[in-house]
Amino acid sequence: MSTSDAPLLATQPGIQRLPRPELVLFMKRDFLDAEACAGLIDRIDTNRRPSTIADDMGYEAFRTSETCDLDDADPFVAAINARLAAYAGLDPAHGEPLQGQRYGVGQEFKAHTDYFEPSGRDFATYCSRSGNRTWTLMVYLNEPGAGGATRFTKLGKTIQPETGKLVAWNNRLPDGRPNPASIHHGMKVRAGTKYIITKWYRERLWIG
Ligand SMILES: O=C(O)CCC(=O)C(=O)O
Ligand SMILES: [Fe+2]
Repeated sequence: MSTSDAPLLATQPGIQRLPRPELVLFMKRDFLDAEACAGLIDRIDTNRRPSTIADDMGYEAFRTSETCDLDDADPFVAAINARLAAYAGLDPAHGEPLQGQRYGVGQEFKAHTDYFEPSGRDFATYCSRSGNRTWTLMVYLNEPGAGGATRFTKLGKTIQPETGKLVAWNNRLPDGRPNPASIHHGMKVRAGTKYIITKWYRERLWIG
């Protein structure tokens, strides 16, 4: 199996592909049911801490949400991880730990790419063992009162949070280089709270 492909996504019933040649991106409504979303929200609320970002983006307001690693020793979390990998046809052994994010009013994650810049100063630190990020699988766990959409700024495409909706995209070009068209912005929450989970896959086995 090619480690950079997610060969099953295009075959899943009801999945939608963004009709754009620049980026391979799929969306699936109701990927997780309300009960699974609520269970994840509980765990995020229990374990959250202020987010950090890998590359130094130069200012603190870049990612103002709160993060938590969701522990795969928790059978509930392990089952979500297994579902994500099986649905996409990705090797679960290439996955980073599942992450949860919580954004309160005014919080956001400014425009960024999920891959690490090969020219960035942190590239060796974050990519020497497991390689760069390949696919991102993200699920909205709720609907904030206002704001909190995900905007692919180069494509001019905005995706609205909907409880249980999966968004999955390939951060790489067909030749394996990073795809700059994958840049996206987790926009400011204007009312309520936004919860998501994010699963990133690597080129090689995840060994931390
Ligand atoms: O919150 C969002 O809509 C985007 C989150 C994101 O880009 C990430 O966690 O890498
Ligand atoms: Fe991202």
